[in-house]
Order: sequence, then structure tokens, then C-alpha cells
Amino acid sequence: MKVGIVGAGAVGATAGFAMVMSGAASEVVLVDMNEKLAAAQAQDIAHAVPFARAAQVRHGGYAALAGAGVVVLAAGVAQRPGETRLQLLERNAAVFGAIIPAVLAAAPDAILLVATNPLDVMTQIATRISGLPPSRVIGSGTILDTARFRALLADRLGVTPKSVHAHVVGEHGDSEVLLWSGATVACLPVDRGAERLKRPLTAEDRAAIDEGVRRAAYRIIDGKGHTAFGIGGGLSRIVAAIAGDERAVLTCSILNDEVLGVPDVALSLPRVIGAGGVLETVMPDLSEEEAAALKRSAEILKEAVTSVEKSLP
Ligand SMILES: NC(=O)C1=CN([C@@H]2O[C@H](COP(=O)(O)OP(=O)(O)OC[C@H]3O[C@@H](n4cnc5c(N)ncnc54)[C@H](O)[C@@H]3O)[C@@H](O)[C@H]2O)C=CC1
Ligand SMILES: CC(=O)C(=O)O
Repeated sequence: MKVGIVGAGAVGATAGFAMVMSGAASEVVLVDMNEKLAAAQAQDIAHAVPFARAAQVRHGGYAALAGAGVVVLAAGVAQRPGETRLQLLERNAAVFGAIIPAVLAAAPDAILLVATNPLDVMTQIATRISGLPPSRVIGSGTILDTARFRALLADRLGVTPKSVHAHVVGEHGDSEVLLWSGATVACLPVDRGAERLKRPLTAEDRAAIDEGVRRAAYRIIDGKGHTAFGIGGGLSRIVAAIAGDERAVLTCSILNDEVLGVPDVALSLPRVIGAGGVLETVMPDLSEEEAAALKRSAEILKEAVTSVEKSLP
């Protein structure tokens, strides 16, 4: 599948690299207002193709996106150390107002895959600006936070992350909700599995994992200025699910009609992803505490989107 990427910075370029190395995309086109950067990133990724499956990688203007099945939106500004994702809102909303009409003029049938932060609000804004159905405007959402949760739990339990089934829902950001009640390992609820693995989970372990997931981006940005590898892998995974019509269950963000009484809000829930984009949404069973936290997350996002809606085109 041909994939366009608008925004050839750290996230866009790493996603392109991951798609080429994993074989998720057969063609990658990078577009950026900084054409010199897009050209350099495309060349650099193209030089990895001999080590991967055959793929074409190039840069271009918006017209070069024609025929793309997915266009990743990774343009905009990133957090500075200490800044929250929601603080980026106004600056990145203006960027989407400029780029989405240009993307759709060139690739009207593409699924939009949003990476720009604040992720959920940008997904909602992209849905509104594009006029596409929510199933075709997908935010990477908590696919990254879910990966972080699985990685930290797996490390604590001494197993591979692929053997840990645990999800993060809600905002891709500070109010995200780790679903401990549904987490499993070795066909057992995670607490029982941990005991049988002789690595019981204490309240302190859970708190440390929660903090490790929720604060991961802040810590990485403090150390290296940005995050890119985790999200690059996550975007590539979503593209593979669409390209292969996999019906994979991934935690991604789309505009929901309603979440726990909060209307018209984009946030992440487990979604079935295939050729048409989001094919189904599966509301998980939640403990009372998790339901309250998810509702709070929806309210925070609704407040943020309402604050920026007036200035939208
Ligand atoms: N969804 C997620 O889990 C993650 C999201 N992000 C977000 O991804 C976004 C990109 O982050 P980075 O790649 O680190 O930033 P970056 O600054 O390295 O790249 C952004 C690129 O967007 C381009 N750009 C800006 N305005 C544009 C426009 N109007 N048209 C075309 N190109 C434009 C810039 O020239 C730049 O090359 C940020 O909002 C960041 O917060 C970052 C990590 C994880
Ligand atoms: C920056 C960001 O959103 C992340 O790494 O989670």
C-alpha cells in the first residue's frame, strides 16, 4: 500500500522507516513545509530498503500523495520539556487547517492517521475539517501507552510483552486510564498470573508501572528532546492492520458519539482495524474506579476541544 506522511520530522520519518523495515508499506511519500528535510529523510530511509522488503521511498508536494491508502499526519510542533500535550492545541489546530484540505484534494480516498499532539483533540479536529466519517480518521491514540504498559508489566513479570494482554484507554495524555482489571498473563488475571510466575505484584509495583506509563513521554523528552521510536512502531502497526485488512484489535482514538455520558469526544478504546479503517469499537468491562477515570478523561478532552472549536475553519 502507498502511504503518505505529512510532517517529516522525528515522528514522521521514524514511522516511514518502521513501515519500510516491517513491510507495512510498499511506497512511502514524505511531505513537509521544509522540503530539504523531507528530501533528506526520504533518501536516508531509502538507503535502508536493501535491508528490507522492496519499497519506494521519495519526497514530494501534496500532489505526490495521489493514490495513497493512508496519509499519516505528523506535522506540527512537539512538546518542549515540561510542556503538556494539551498546551500544543492552538498551534497545531492551525497547522491542520492548512494541510488537511491539501491532503484530501490529492488523496480523497485516503484514511487519515493522526499522530500530532494533543492527539485526541487533533483527531477530533481532523474529523471535523475533513468531513470524513470517524471510522476513516484514526488517531494513534493509546496504542503507544498500551505498548508501554505491556512492556513495563512484562519486564516486572519476566515474560515477553507479547504474552501480556493489557490496555490503556482514554486520552493519549495525562488522564489516560490503565485497565488493570482486564489485564491478563498466561490465561490468568494479571495478579494471579504474577503469583504463579513467582513475581507477585505489590501496590508499589502497580503505582510504579502506572507512573512509568503515564510519565514516559516526559522522561524521554527530558532526556533526548522528543519521542519517536515507540510511536513510529505504533503507526506502522496501524498501517499494517489497514493494508492487510487484519481486523486487529488496537487501542486507537476516533470521534465517538458518546462515552459514558460525554457526547462527541475523541478518545481511545479497543477498535477493530481493517481495510476500511475502524470497523468496530469494543467497550471493555471496567471497574467502578476505571469507569470514573475514563469519564473524567472524556470530560477533560471535551473541555479542550470546546475551547478550540470556535477558532476552527
Ligand atoms: N501520537 C503520539 O503518540 C506522539 C505524537 N507526537 C507528536 O507528533 C508531532 C510531531 O512531532 P516531531 O516529529 O517530534 O516534531 P518535529 O518538529 O520533528 O516534526 C514536525 C514537522 O512538521 C513540519 N510542519 C510543521 N508545520 C507544517 C505544515 N504546515 N505543513 C507541512 N509540514 C509542517 C515541520 O517542518 C517538521 O518537520 C508533535 O505534535 C508531537 O507532539 C510525538 C510523539 C508521540
Ligand atoms: C510525545 C508523546 O505523545 C508520547 O511519546 O507519548
